[in-house]
Amino acid sequence: MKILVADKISPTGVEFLREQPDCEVIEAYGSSPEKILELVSDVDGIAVRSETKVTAEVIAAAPKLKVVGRAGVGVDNIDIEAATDRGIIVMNTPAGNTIATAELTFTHILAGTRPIAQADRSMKEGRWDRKILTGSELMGKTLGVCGMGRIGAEVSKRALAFGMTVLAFDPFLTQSRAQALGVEMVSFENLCERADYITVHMPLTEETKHMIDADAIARMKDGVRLFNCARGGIIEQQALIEGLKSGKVAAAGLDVYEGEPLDKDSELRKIDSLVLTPHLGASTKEAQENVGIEIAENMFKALTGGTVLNAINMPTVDPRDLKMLAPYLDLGEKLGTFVQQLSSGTVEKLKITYYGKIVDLDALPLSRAIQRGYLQKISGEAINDVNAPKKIASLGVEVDVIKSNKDCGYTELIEVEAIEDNGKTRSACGTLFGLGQEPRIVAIDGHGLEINTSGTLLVLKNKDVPGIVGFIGTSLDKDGVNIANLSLSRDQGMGYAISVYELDTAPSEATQKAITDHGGIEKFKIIQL
Ligand SMILES: NC(=O)C1=CN([C@@H]2O[C@H](COP(=O)(O)OP(=O)(O)OC[C@H]3O[C@@H](n4cnc5c(N)ncnc54)[C@H](O)[C@@H]3O)[C@@H](O)[C@H]2O)C=CC1
Ligand SMILES: O=C(O)C(=O)COP(=O)(O)O
Repeated sequence: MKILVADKISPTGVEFLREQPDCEVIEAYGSSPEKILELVSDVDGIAVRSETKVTAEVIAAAPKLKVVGRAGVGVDNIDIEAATDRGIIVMNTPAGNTIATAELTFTHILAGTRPIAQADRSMKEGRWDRKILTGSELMGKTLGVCGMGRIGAEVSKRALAFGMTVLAFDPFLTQSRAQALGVEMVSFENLCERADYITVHMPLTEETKHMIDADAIARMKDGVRLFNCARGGIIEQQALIEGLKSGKVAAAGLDVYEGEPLDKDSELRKIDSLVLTPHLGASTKEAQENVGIEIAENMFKALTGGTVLNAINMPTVDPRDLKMLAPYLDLGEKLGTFVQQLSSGTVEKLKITYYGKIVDLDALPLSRAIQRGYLQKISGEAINDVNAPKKIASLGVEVDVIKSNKDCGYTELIEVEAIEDNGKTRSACGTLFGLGQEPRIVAIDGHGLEINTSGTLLVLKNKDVPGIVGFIGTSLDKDGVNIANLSLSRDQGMGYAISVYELDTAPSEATQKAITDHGGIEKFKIIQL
């Protein structure tokens, strides 16, 4: 296995990777985009911070790539769409640098309150500017926090300790969480109107880009103070420059920029009431140890088939849950493959229903396993849990997942239905049997049977008349095909039966034709599990 460490991550993390058997590590900090394209040609993993851009071009140049690990939070430097299409896991370390970034933000808030940076500059220039370097106090002021996630919450705790009132704008924040934090939930407009200080802690998205623009600033109090230690572009740079120049914004602090590194000649560098740091939020010894070690360990786990933690493009499963889920994942994958091979028409919808004990488990990984199984035989590309939902959607197949409280007659049951555009539905139900948790298919198209979930299956719908089983047995015998098991389900009212023969090998074309031609056999399918 080969891992490219493209940005500077903690030496302890790099060392961890080096110590693993058969793990080659290439450290290439500060490489040009062209060099990165060369270096990724045979790597299984790439570890980055915010500097290296893992673009669609980089992903295309890395045919063996399986994991991109971000030692930090923001993944805006990684083309997640392109990675997901290729089934490449993108993972980050969501919590390792929270405190470091919250503390830097608070340092900025303090530096925007007491002119520390300006005083230092003046002292170094030989002056003693006691009169012009007057600040203000945080006590009794109102802080508006946009984005009350991990960092926003830590910043709020510190603000409350300083005697500030905290307003929160975050559409995903619950009232109970706001109450627990001791903050007041408000609209963005209300926050702009009431806050003396505003700090942003959200990802850069279409919604958050330029959220604080000239209009928002105009709505704010005169002398407002603004801070961005999240992502460049949440506060519109030009609007901030104008606000600071006019005095509407009394002070500001930035750690992140619309283009990084910040242009040497940027106007931002010339404004005295603006304190700048070069994207240092996560740059503490502690945070770098946290995220560097965590990403190295998690990348290694993912690359060696272990639990995938903190993936952006697939669900993370708690290792304890994974142990419980493992037999269901196998069953789910088989049911998906089975139903896809059973259906003949164009499938419009895949309906997955969980019954019994499974209802209490995390269904996301299981539903992905079923979709992966469904695609196994129809998609030429490598399908895994990362790209299965996207691939299935691109085929125009809608996926419906239902957790049902109906009694299904089993302790647990998974039903997978493929609904075709001709109105027909093909389905299979599966469960686990016995102490060994053996997977079994227990119904096909609503007919109860019991079949194993591996090998070659001959599935027949035939007239319920004498001689069919004998005919199949003789035909297979002539072909040298051994029958390992047989399961039958009769529907006397309708006069037909469903039968499934578990075979040791697949029958020849000639035998298949003979079966098709038999007048008593309505339909037959060879299914490979
Ligand atoms: N300066 C630096 O070195 C660092 C910067 N960061 C950046 O800080 C930001 C926040 O990080 P965390 O708190 O760890 O993330 P988080 O995911 O815990 O919190 C983000 C919060 O933003 C909220 N949010 C999303 N869209 C929103 C919208 N349209 N309006 C209002 N709120 C919205 C979410 O509900 C969530 O609560 C990220 O952009 C991250 O990349 C993180 C670490 C270091
Ligand atoms: O974790 C984040 O989102 C950061 O912005 C930190 O970036 P860095 O790892 O210091 O380049």
